[in-house]
Amino acid sequence: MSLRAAVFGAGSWGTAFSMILADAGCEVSLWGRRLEVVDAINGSSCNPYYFPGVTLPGGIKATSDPEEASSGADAIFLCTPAQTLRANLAAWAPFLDSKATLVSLIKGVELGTGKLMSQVIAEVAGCDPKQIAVISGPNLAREIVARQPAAGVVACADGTVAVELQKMCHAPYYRPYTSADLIGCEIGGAVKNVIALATGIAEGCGLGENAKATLVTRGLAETARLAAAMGAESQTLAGLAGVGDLVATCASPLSRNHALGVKLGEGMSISQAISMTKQTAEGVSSAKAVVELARNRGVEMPITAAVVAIIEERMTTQNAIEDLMGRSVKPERDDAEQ
Ligand SMILES: NC(=O)c1ccc[n+]([C@@H]2O[C@H](COP(=O)([O-])OP(=O)(O)OC[C@H]3O[C@@H](n4cnc5c(N)ncnc54)[C@H](O)[C@@H]3O)[C@@H](O)[C@H]2O)c1
Ligand SMILES: O=P(O)(O)OC[C@H](O)CO
Repeated sequence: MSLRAAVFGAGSWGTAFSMILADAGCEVSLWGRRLEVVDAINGSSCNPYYFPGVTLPGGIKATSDPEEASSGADAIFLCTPAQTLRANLAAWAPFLDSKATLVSLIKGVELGTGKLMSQVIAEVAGCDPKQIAVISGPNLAREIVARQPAAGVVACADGTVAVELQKMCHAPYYRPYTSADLIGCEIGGAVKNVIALATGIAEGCGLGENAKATLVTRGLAETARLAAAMGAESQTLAGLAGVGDLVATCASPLSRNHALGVKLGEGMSISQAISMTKQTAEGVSSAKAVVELARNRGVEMPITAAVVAIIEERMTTQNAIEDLMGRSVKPERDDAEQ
């Protein structure tokens, strides 16, 4: 008997992940907020708002009713923008099966609280931490719906649950690995969006590969510092949900964060750049939350802080570059002797 998956959020990643689950043999119920999206998916097996021309596999049924979406689901995959998860989940909670695993597909940190998505889920749904999981990795949705090979990480404190989820999303073109490190996966996923903004800004300013590679590498160093301070395993940041996702997002023109950064680097204001970005660029709202998380733990994150200063228009991109380059010199490794 095939397993049942509910996906909440019919944007680009919710739609693409539904495709993975259906291709892996699951029966998928896809909740969408907008009726026109739901009707289009059910009527034409296509989500024309995100992937015109892409035919979705059979086995995906869309609905705007959260109760219908979650009914009988073995796992519920959450895929809304990060800042809306708390309110949405509070509204859905009464309908969710208490035995289902809740899986975050979201890459962001909650503003104001500094909570990771798994922590928001634990607070709002009040479920056992072993029923909460995270999936992350270098997964640009447009490449996934083209069924190009990709891999990801399924993180859950309960190894058996992680393996069950791994089976649910193991498709011919999607290779999931298991992990127990939710914090490492979530910090990797949230901070790479901010570093992708930074490399986009550098590109938009006309800087070359040396500058971008430096931002990626030092961006990884500051991500790893924060992750370690929060109790993550260092190996996770060297894996798919760390360096893997960072490289894909910083290099690809398909990344919304990268593309928005390019616009900022070209001189557009943040409001202009946001108004031209139709989809979610999580780095914009999560950057400030990441800086606060880091400050509370005494972790230095100069690139992330510079991105926040540019977003808040406290600093020009030129001033930010000068500031980063003018920092006092130090050993490359945090643990090195002075
Ligand atoms: N697109 C990708 O390649 C990709 C890959 C991996 C992870 N992610 C992550 O997935 C999450 C969702 O991103 P996406 O790419 O699907 O974004 P998207 O902009 O394509 O879609 C967002 C969806 O959320 C809905 N939405 C917006 N505001 C809402 C609200 N207040 N309540 C409920 N629904 C709301 C939109 O209607 C849309 O269906 C993000 O955290 C992103 O970082 C995206
Ligand atoms: O388009 P972005 O910048 O949200 O990135 C998409 C995915 O997170 C890449 O793994």
